[in-house]
Amino acid sequence: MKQTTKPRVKICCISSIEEAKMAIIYGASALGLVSAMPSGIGVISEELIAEISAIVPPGVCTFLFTSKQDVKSIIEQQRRCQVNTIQICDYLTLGKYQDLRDAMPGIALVQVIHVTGEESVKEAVEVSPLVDAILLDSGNKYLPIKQLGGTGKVHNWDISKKIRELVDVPVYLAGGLNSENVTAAIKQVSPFGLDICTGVRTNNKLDEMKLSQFFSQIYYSSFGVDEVQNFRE
Ligand SMILES: O=C(O)c1ccccc1N[C@@H]1O[C@H](COP(=O)(O)O)[C@@H](O)[C@H]1O
Repeated sequence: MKQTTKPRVKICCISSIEEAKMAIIYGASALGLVSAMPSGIGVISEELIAEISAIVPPGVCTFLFTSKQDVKSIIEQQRRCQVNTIQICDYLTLGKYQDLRDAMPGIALVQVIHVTGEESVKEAVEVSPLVDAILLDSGNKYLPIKQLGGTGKVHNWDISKKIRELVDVPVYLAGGLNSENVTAAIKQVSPFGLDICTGVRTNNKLDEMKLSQFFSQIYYSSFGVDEVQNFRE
């Protein structure tokens, strides 16, 4: 996928209608709603996910983060939560992506790849034709208690860049982003989208100041030299 100079922004771990509205006002193009996970700070109930999803306007995507690995459970979960995008944080063990597509036409599928090393490149390239987007995060599904995201940790962006160049679907970059490192992330990886949870929170609550700084930083860093020049003329 070609590089993106003005990445979309997905604000994750949304835990109330107020947080959803705040993220949208600042310019989020997607919201991340985390359902039951083996670990993490962002988990909310499916009832609350459905309530939040219902107030999100057209044009903003609602991503359901799922740790489920069988298609039947994922389909049932989507029906309960009424989101328009499913983010699969682990790998499928029962059923195929095509089963999800057949049962949920129009619902986008995003597969998370936890970037642990060069082996992640093969994993991303193999799964990419089956999904609508790839999300690169810093979890570890091989730990005794799996970490499927929300780590606040950056991974190796050289590998993320390589993945973005090799796959033909949009790539979201997640894992430890904040207003201080997002310019470097855009420059180095040029992903389609940026995905953030910990970096815009204080005591697990969405922090308006951090949110505002994050968007401002992206705005300034995504202006190309030519555009700044044109703007001045
Ligand atoms: O935050 C969680 O609880 C969580 C648990 C399991 C899977 C994903 C989770 N969060 C998502 O992880 C990414 C990166 O988060 P961070 O910016 O590094 O804190 C983000 O999409 C979170 O929503």
